[in-house]
Amino acid sequence: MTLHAELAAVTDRVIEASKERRKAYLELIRRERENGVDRPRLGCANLAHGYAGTDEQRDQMKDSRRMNVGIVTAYNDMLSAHATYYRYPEQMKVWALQAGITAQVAGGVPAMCDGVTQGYPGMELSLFSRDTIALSTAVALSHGMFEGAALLGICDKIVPGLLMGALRFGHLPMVMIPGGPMRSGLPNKEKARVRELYAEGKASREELLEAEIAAYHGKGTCTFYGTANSNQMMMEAMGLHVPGAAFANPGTKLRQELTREAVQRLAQIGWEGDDYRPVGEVVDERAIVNAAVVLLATGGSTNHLIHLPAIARSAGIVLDWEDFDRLSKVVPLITRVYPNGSADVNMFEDAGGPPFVIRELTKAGLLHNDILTIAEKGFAAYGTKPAIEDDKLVWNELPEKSGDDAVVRTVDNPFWHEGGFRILAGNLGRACIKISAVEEDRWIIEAPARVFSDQQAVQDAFKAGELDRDVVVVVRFQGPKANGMPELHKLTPPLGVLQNRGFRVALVTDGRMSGASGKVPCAIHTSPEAKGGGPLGKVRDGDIIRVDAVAGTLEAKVPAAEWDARELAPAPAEAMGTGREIFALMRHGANEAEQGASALLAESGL
Ligand SMILES: O=C(O)C(=O)C[C@H](O)[C@H](O)COP(=O)(O)O
Ligand code: SF4
Repeated sequence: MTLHAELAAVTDRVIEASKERRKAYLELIRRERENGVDRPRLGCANLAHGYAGTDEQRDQMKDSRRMNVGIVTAYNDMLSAHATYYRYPEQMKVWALQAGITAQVAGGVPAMCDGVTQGYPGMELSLFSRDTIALSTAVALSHGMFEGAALLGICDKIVPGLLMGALRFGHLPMVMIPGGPMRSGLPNKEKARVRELYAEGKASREELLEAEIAAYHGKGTCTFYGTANSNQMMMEAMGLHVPGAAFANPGTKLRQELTREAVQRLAQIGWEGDDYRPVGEVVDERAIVNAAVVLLATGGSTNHLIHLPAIARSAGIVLDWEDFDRLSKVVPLITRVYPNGSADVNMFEDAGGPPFVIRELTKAGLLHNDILTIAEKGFAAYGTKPAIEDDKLVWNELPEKSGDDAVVRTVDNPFWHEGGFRILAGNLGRACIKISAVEEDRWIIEAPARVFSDQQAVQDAFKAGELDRDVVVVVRFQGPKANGMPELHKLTPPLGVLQNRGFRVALVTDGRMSGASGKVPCAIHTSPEAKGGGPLGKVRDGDIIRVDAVAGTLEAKVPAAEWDARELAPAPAEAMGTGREIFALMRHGANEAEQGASALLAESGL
């Protein structure tokens, strides 16, 4: 299989940009492997402390040098997706003993649900909960008690946070263990319709709550293709899951056997054996490029334009928006899953799912098929589908055609010839826009600005009828340094209503949107952010703003002399309450969205 020339060129660009960092990173993990803290180097008292909590398996731990697996779990009941992890550690310890190794819960990490915090102050902690997870992961693994790790995490910031922390222990073999999506409920498009009715005052709160509960009705990830489910697609393409583990539903025999296999694979890829696969070598430049490719091919969440660069930097790899922009021009869109279509993630799985996407892109030379992965059979295994046959876990080849041409297609018959991500640049800064879910006649919006500094004011203006016109809604001071870069997804229904009324509408912000956002053109992650002097601070009500996803421009049509002379609007005072004040250190130290929006990375020089 010949690599697509642009994939090879972008990969070379990433390798070149990463050269010094990656070299230092690989030296670090070699040193950690050879001289780092591990059980043989721990003192007796240290070891006794480390064994005491799981005294029931102390004999096996004392005798076995094959591996003690540290389980880092993001279990909580607040995330429907993570509630499924409740009894995973208990079961994994049994499977570990059966595989001749041991396992302990090394630590728990916090896991926010963006669906619960959406539109509320808690959302201003969301992005930095990712970095908090990275810190918590490092605390768990810092004990030197482990020769491998199992990472239990699924949702938006949790997979990125786990990897950012875990990759700093890149000498350890690790497996990401997902829990799967909830079964299909109320279709996402119907949920969105009831929301718009409610936004217009045409549905009651009771009707809206009934629709929302019918959509989000049980354990597992939500069924839209948002940030959480985009995580799973990327983990497959990086080879960090057991092949095809992404979307088996919770509570099924298949889910159970995929998790058992993850424990068994850890036992086989440790440094004592002849198949040592440290996570810092599994995650290399090619694996990172693979993740970007599948994100683009599936219309994945724009949040990964921030998280994937952050994950990459944690492994000494530099990925930027130019890499995404270049890949987007050659990677076809081959899935239509909500918000990029009406199907949900269960229908995606049934139609072929991640294995189908990976096989198709590999055939087209658009994925590196020689990455290390954690799978015994290497990357080719990720193009096959797991199943239970005769009570055994097997992997089967996929049919040529997908199970549903309206949901997944072959590369030679894509929904669109490119990935639907664009960079925008101009006198308002550098921003991202995803157009895979936006009607083509809305890829260019030029209209007068209405400027806000918080999303509630937008809701109030909408309710007061002040936005019933062609309008570019500018919501500034939403960047990482300002208020933690919240998702502004609550604006999707009102902006969608304005669009349905026939107005030409766009959103421009230094904040983020959700992976579930879609049909309204949004220029997001605008950098440099308004807080600290970014040009969004100069925009005034009535300025004509042009968002042009075709030309790749983002401009305020104001004469240059006037624009240069304008004063910057003052930033709002930093908020108190809901714990936001204790995240000030993460806001103040955060770097730009394109570098990962992280004080951790900025301060550690990563
Ligand atoms: O993909 C992501 O980024 C998510 O995690 C979910 C979103 O942030 C939404 O908040 C949850 O979807 P809604 O029910 O439409 O609010
Ligand atoms: S997918 Fe998003 S909204 Fe759903 S449980 Fe996970 S974090 Fe919450």
